[in-house]
Amino acid sequence: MSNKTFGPFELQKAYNNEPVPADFVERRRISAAMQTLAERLIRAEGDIDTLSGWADQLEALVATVGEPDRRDTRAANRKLFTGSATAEDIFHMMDYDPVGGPSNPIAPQVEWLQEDQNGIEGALRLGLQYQGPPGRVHGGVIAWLLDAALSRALHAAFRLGVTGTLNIRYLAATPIEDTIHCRARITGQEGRKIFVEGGIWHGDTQTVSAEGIWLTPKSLG
Ligand SMILES: CCCCCCCC/C=C\CCCCCCCC(=O)SCCNC(=O)CCNC(=O)[C@H](O)C(C)(C)COP(=O)(O)OP(=O)(O)OC[C@H]1O[C@@H](n2cnc3c(N)ncnc32)[C@H](O)[C@@H]1OP(=O)(O)O
Repeated sequence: MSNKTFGPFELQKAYNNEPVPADFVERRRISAAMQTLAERLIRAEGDIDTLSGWADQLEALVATVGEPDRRDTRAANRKLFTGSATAEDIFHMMDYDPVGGPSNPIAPQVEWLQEDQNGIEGALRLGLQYQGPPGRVHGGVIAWLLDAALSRALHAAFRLGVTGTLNIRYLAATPIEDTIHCRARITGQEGRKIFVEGGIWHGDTQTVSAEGIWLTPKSLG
């Protein structure tokens, strides 16, 4: 691992260009296996012995894992803002993102197709575990996804902020188990208030629109 260090505006570039640390190769494998299990086991048909066998195996793994120590990411965050975050710190911040983070087992995986000052676009497919009404993505999952997508548009344009208000209009069904696209862009700024809009598309059909206000914290604004 190199001893280069990074500040907040180099975060995304470092994350995309630095080699994946060896432990993250394994963390991503764990997360991918957990995601595959979640998708395959939800609503899975099986006789009682089969279900009981799987439950035994999973409980045995939980017992083996125990309660390991976990890293406090606030230290890495502080280092980022003083320009002294290492590539390892950056992976510890980014790889666990609850939307798209490859080391987070509950994160829907997103292929980011665009990420720049003009906006972001991601492609993803949500499995049966994210279903609300039959065949459709749960509305709360959509809000979760859009909060992340609109935040990402902010970060891609080198701005920092937390969600203040997020308004969502559900226009049409968003299907599970098919490719959908999320897009977002900044539309304006007034002092610490940043205005962002975005949505979800299935093919050419926009299924959701969203707009919101992000606030740069007083300490950074
Ligand atoms: C350069 C690249 C760097 C990259 C960075 C790292 C990347 C990491 C990558 C991957 C990690 C993934 C991270 C994803 C994150 C997803 C997003 C979230 O989940 S954020 C969590 C949920 N949101 C909260 O927890 C906020 C809770 N609320 C607050 O903290 C405060 O209420 C806050 C900061 C929003 C506002 O507090 P005040 O004290 O700053 O606001 P006042 O001074 O009273 O007002 C300023 C102006 O803003 C308006 N305002 C205040 N609150 C508002 C609100 N909630 N909505 C809209 N406007 C509001 C006011 O009306 C006022 O406007 P007037 O100046 O008068 O025009």
